[in-house]
Amino acid sequence: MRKKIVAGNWKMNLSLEEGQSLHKTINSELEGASANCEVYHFTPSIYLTSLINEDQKVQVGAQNGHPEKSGAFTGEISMSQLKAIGTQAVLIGHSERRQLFNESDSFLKEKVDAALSEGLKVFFCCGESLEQRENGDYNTTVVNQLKNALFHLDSTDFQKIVIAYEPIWAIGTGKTASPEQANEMHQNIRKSFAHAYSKEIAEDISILYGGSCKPSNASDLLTQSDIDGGLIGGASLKAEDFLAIISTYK
Ligand SMILES: O=C(CO)COP(=O)(O)O
Repeated sequence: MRKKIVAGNWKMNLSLEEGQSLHKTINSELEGASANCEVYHFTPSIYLTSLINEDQKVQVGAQNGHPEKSGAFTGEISMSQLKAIGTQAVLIGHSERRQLFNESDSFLKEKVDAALSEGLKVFFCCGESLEQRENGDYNTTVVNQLKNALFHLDSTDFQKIVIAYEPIWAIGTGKTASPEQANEMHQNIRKSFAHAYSKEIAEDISILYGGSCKPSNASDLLTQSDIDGGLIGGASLKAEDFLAIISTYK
């Protein structure tokens, strides 16, 4: 059965002290609570070593990783280096990486392969631009992103993959997809897995929604039939907001 997941993507925000304090607060609030969803913090890589602790509720992931194991890639961190320090998961294909750092589908595919070979859990992001939404190209755009980076994998690999649908026009804009628009896309994504693999894979994979999700709209979005959780940006930076979103699954 697919899992419910709430993940915070801190992006390039919070000082080390703020990050440690936020992580500690979320962990202590979840301590002893019955686990109805998995919780992740995707933090700046430089904070990973100070936050990773296998015994805690909140799992810690990186926002990026390079597919090569080692070499002359100044400024980069490899998936194997992430794994070596105990990182549990990695975000791949976030629209900010695609747009601001020109990451192509084929590069993302290499990252997915490298992350899986290290045993990291992959949170693979997909989503259409406003123009593609308005053109009516959104379903094809998103399915192509999945096809190009994921559909060469074996069915067993999907135990380590979570999909995050993040329409670009909803990220950091205060505009959210309506629960119906988001659920329609999640169903479309699930269909593409059923078509490429099997009904079982499609039913088992967790698909998160991201894009201006906050306490006031979380319960409408995250309780839709095909939405299994959220990838939260701005609202993950305040313990109160992030906990309120997590409490959707209490
Ligand atoms: O990009 C996001 C999470 O990865 C969403 O960001 P916001 O929640 O700030 O819109």
